[in-house]
Amino acid sequence: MIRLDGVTKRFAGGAVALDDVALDVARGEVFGIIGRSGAGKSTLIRMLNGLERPSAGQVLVDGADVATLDDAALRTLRRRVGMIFQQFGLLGSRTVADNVAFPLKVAGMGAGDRAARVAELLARVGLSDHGAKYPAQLSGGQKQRVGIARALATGPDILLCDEATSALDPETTRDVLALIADLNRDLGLTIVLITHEMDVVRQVCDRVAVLHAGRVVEQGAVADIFLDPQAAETRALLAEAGEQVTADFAEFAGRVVRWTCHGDTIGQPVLTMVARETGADFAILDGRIGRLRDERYGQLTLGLSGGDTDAAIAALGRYGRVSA
Ligand SMILES: Nc1ncnc2c1ncn2[C@@H]1O[C@H](COP(=O)(O)OP(=O)(O)OP(=O)(O)O)[C@@H](O)[C@H]1O
Repeated sequence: MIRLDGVTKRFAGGAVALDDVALDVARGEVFGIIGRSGAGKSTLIRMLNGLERPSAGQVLVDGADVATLDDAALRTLRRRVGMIFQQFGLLGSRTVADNVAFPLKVAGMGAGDRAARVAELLARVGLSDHGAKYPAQLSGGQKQRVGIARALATGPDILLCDEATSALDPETTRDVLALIADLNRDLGLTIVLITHEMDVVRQVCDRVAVLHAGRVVEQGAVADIFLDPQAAETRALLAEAGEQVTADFAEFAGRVVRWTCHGDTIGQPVLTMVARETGADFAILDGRIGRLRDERYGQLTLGLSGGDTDAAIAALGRYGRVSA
């Protein structure tokens, strides 16, 4: 649905914000772009609705090159592409209802239809009783819900989220991400979100691209990136987020393997079953159990000694993935 092909952005001062970026976002997925400050995330997301033009390469939305759209086509594209922001971008002097109604007014919808649509949108984001309030009377999470209602007003099929939860506390972040996941599921919205937080990616994304100094250093399914990261930058971001990725257990006097499992396997006494079957002893050297979007996963670094270690490794492979 969205394709970036060889996209480079060089600003007037010479800064190269994006360098030969290629990515594909499929219809209906939640696609994350993660990177540190200055990696080029904002520049990239602004290209998707034509706010920024590439110096080289193409940005295609449903096959149309965004840079070649005329003004009318660009307006149509922007109705299809909603956007929410870190600082919410609400008008402080307007009520919540007026903020949500704003894009409808711009699109020429009459007052009666507007009021009905605003009521529907506020209900969708759980703010039915807040239409007459002003943004200053709302919490951060509520403000972002208003931002989401406004972004959905024109019925977009793509939602861009620009560090949408970075100003929120962890609990409110979880609530807003849950709402974003609901919109993805219920409305089939394609969502592209940029973030500097791995935890946001873990909670809501299907796939992710890691951006470093303007280049995509790694991209793929969130489970693969979390459980088997390849690029140094990905490993560093995961380590900073408290997600164990590598450990050196060279001193362990036995075989060391990493075992990754998903879903119902967690909760089964796999290690004791395998130990009984093969006589192998297990030392748990490192590990984590967590959740990737809707699925639980576990990853343990195990030290094996005694018994039939080859048989033990084969048996572990029946319950999950074993890597060196
Ligand atoms: N309008 C501009 N003119 C010149 N340089 C720019 C402009 N916008 C961004 N840059 C530069 O491009 C690079 C990428 O910036 P960008 O804002 O896309 O990164 P980011 O990953 O979104 O970072 P942050 O999270 O801090 O916003 C930076 O070096 C930045 O200074």
